[in-house]
Amino acid sequence: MEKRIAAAATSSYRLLNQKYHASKRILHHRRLNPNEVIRSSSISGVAGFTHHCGPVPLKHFLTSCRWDLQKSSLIHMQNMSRIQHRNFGSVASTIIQRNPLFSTINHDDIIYFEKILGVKNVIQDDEELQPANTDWMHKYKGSSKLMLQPENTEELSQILKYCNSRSLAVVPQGGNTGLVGGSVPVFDEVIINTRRMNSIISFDKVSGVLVCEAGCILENLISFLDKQGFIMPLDLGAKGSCQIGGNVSTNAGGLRLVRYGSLHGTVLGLEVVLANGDVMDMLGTLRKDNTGYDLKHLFIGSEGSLGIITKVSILTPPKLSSVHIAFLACQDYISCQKLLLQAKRRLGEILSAFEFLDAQSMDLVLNHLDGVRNPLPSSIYNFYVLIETTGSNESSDKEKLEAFLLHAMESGLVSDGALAQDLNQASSFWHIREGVPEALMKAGAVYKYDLSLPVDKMYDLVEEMRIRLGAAANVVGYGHLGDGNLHLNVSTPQYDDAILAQIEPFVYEWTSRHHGSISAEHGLGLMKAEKIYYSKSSGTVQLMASIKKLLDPSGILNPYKVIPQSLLS
Ligand SMILES: O=C(O)CC[C@@H](O)C(=O)O
Ligand SMILES: [Zn+2]
Repeated sequence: MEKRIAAAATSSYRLLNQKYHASKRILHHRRLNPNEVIRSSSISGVAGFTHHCGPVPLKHFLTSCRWDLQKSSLIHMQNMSRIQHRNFGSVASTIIQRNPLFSTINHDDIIYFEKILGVKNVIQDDEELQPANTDWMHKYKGSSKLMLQPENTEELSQILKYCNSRSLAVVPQGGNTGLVGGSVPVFDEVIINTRRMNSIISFDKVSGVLVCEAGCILENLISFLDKQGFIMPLDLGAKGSCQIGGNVSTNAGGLRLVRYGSLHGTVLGLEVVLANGDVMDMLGTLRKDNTGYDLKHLFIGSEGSLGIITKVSILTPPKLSSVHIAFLACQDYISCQKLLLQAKRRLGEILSAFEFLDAQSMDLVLNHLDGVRNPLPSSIYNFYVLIETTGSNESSDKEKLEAFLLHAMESGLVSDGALAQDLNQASSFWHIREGVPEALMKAGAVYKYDLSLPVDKMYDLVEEMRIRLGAAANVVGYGHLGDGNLHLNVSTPQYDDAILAQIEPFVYEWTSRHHGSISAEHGLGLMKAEKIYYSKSSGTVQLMASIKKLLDPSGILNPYKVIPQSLLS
């Protein structure tokens, strides 16, 4: 049993040992693409995953991760001349047309690509293309007839140079775990998959700088660094499938941002291939470099619309030995806010995660994920908070955490709590929080909104949505409270135009009115390209479009995403 937190018992917490990170990697929930195969090692010299019996298709392995096409909405894009942008199973207001200036693949193109990549890396088989044409949620579906798998920068450069000269549109694809339709084709774009570019190039223990190729799977990097006594500065539920190139190009946030900041801070350098095939060497490893414009930032978070990232240099923090996880219950949202303030003040530099979920999220996890139990079952609480601390001094970290928990209990901010006593418990606490998206997928249709909002206003939106939608929907709120990032999810038995009309544009207008962002960490992709004005001024969007036109004049890179179409045609 985990340790229940009681004011009188705080001195007897048993501490987690330093194997925590390794165990968390093995045990806790990962968002895995069911079409992928678990590889024993994608990076030479890296032990990789813990599965023993060779490659296993995930659809057999992860029975808990089944996708139900019936329940999923499809943005089906088979009509090549004029498609209806099907939003959540219905014809929505946005109509996207295939850019008529783009060419279509012909026999000579295939011959050219086969010459560069070899026949087996030029994929035209429908069955193999199907998962690459479909996103993780089965919500967006393209109709690409071709996927290319370059092995290195030079090959990618030749591909892009050729595609640019032929006006062939392309979509870069890493682990395909995104939630906004950014990594799948909209029509027949050529898919450029980076999975073969998966080598670690160098790691410097003194500086902590890791240089690797874009196709390295995040979990493999975590595993590699673990052996060196370091960690990645980002951690996501999708770590088992997502690739570092995709993480950087979407500026992924995740669970450690509260401690280590965004990738704009930790990425030190990039190598990028531009639309015309030019290779931009910005792969610096320096913390400080003020020699003019820091152009790598243009590519962090631009979702492959300006260039394709091929190499990444990233600053990694040392792995610290003392890690603790507390799972706490709060009766109201104001207590969660006060607890965050106290955590920042009293835990200071050892605070490494501050996540929250509401009672509705907890119910979903308990009802839809196998083997999950509420660590705090004795009463019904409205909110749950997961706090992780990571530090280097076991006794002083413990003392700090105990003092914080004691104060939180005594001041009534926390109604109940449990402190993980071993790796299994730590993992099970994380599983509750990271399992919410998977539980939502299993519950039926889901409308997802990833919002940055002032922390004090954040939960008002969830409550307003509940009043707005009434019994028609289950509205849940969870996310990265420490970063001011709410994941507002609306769960319904099936997709329904009337529900969607109740949600949008209300959610976007509400967010804009409160000076928030309509995409905190998931990007704009296809889902929100046309909604950008809710979060950016028209002058800023115009400048973005000018930059796009400068770097990609033919608009071949990840078209229809990020920037409104009207500005690019
Ligand atoms: O599915 C979502 O809405 C959020 C997914 C992810 O960003 C998370 O924090 O779990
Ligand atoms: Zn998130």
